[in-house]
Amino acid sequence: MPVKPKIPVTIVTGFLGSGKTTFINNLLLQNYDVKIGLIENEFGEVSIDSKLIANYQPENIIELNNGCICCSIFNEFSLALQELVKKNDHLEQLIIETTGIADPGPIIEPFFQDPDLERLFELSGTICLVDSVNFQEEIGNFEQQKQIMLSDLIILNKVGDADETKLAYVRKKISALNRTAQLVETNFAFLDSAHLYMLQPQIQDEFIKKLRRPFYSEPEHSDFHSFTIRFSGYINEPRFREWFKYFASIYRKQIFRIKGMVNFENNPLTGIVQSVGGMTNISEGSVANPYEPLENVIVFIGKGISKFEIEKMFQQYLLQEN
Ligand SMILES: Nc1nc2c(ncn2[C@@H]2O[C@H](COP(=O)(O)OP(=O)(O)OP(=O)(O)O)[C@@H](O)[C@H]2O)c(=O)[nH]1
Repeated sequence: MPVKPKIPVTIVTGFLGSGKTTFINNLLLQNYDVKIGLIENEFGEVSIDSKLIANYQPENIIELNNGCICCSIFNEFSLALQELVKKNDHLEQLIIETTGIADPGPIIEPFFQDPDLERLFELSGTICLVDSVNFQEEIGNFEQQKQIMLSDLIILNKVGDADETKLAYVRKKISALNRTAQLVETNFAFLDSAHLYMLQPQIQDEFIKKLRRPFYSEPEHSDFHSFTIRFSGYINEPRFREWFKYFASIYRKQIFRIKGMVNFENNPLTGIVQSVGGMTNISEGSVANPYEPLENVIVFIGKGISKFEIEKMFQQYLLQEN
């Protein structure tokens, strides 16, 4: 019997809100004829990202929520990969989207050390998205530094929103952290030739060298935490847009990332609510499922934030609405 070729794996990493899901969406659209499996790992308890992946077959997506695969849910990760291959016999490519605060080291390592994974997969490379607007405030984070250090391709994203001085600073810092990775600059993570980087498992030697560097250590997450708030009913869209902007700007130092799905009055499409470092964006998703309970779900990731306080803010706002 012919030996089955190993499935190439690409790890997509990058700090909170840098553009990972946007990039993967572009990639899936450009490679619609390739059978791609997708692992979505979210730090929060609910997966918003898998719902933001456009027109993709749910059987090819695995959600691993409520923890980071680089530490707490590692066994689940290895078994999930094996299960995905069992279920999808003809898988041609695997993409893993890490959480924004993942240390990619322990995610890369099993592909060289776990015999079950080594038999099935071959690592193509790690791609790191960097948010050029919020970089200066984020770079102190150990996780982001490691994401940059361990990557083979760095996508400097949101360049249209950053001025030249900022961009020069970001480029310099990136090259100080990683001299070997290729650097490309994008808006909305659009990379024409993205598939070229994914489909060639060419850089394994580089990986092994990087993994042997002395900085490599146990994963560590500064003191990030995440929580979800849920409430029912419809929201007035113009009023919410205004209030959400205000809310995200006053908490921008503590709340790095907000993402959620809400139901707007007189709009059959789900509202997708996002904020990265206080920069907000509200867009329309798919038509809400009439058979699912009508619920608004919003996930927060940050440092030193109180769920009680945020819930109170939302309650006050909702009371004003009615
Ligand atoms: N202005 C601007 N916004 C962008 C760009 N790229 C992505 N975004 C927005 O930034 C937000 C975060 O993008 P995502 O692709 O969800 O980022 P992510 O890295 O997957 O986020 P997490 O998984 O939560 O860490 C969304 O509102 C995107 O629409 C860009 O180039 N410019």
